[in-house]
Amino acid sequence: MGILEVRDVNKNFGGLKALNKVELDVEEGSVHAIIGPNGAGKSTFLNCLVGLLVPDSGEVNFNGQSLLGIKPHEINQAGVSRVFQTPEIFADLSLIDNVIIPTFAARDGAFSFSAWKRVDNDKEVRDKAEHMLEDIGLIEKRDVIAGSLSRGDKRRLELAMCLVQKPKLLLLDEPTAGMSRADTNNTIELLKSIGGRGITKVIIEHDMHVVFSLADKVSVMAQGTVIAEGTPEGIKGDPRVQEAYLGGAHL
Ligand SMILES: Nc1ncnc2c1ncn2[C@@H]1O[C@H](COP(=O)(O)OP(=O)(O)OP(=O)(O)O)[C@@H](O)[C@H]1O
Repeated sequence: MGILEVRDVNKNFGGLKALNKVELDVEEGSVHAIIGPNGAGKSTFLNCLVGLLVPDSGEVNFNGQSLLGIKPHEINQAGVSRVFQTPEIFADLSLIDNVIIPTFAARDGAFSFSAWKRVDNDKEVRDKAEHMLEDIGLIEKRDVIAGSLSRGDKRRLELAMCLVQKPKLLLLDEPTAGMSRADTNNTIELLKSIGGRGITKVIIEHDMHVVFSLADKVSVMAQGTVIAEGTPEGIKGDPRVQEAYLGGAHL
């Protein structure tokens, strides 16, 4: 069943067609990668899914509900969570506090810093946040200040902050960008390990090692349009895809 259905989505920036009749179906529980050369429209597309941009026309349906015209935090509450290219964490706070904030927001619909006093006495929220840090392998650093973490651990922390909200759909924008090979492989294993939680994942990724390790299905974008779709093996030899990646360079 399609948890995310995108129909004929268009987005122009002035005279530039950043998205041109984009169609996409993401199956529930799958890992769906979106690849394509620089400037293909991948980030624009992701921004349209989370409400940071509004398409000029088209339909975006998630879990049977239209996402168009809905504010980013409402889309988040509907079960769509996004991990950014640059980890969005509270650099001056400890890891546990970083996870407490979204845990609290997921339960109560919002978090304001004046809520700290209540959080202090809120065992349920603290326990949930601690379990999340355990799950993600960061519990030993619970009191470390987040800004001092390695890039890989910051990414891990951001993932924890998303997962604690129990998303149905997780959008990952180049989850391994700028990582060492070792951190990339750790992230692949981490993303595989959260596959069993019934979370559908859409991944934008340039690193084909990541795509081939994780994806069930791949959509290839070029010049704002989905030009090919299939299994990782299927799209590998597709001449349209080779062409899109700079005139026939091999994937
Ligand atoms: N806010 C904006 N205003 C004007 N043009 C934009 C804006 N955002 C993106 N674009 C243009 O839209 C096109 C698609 O950009 P987008 O960032 O979505 O591509 P991308 O596939 O994510 O690229 P990359 O892989 O390099 O991140 C590009 O030509 C880009 O310059």
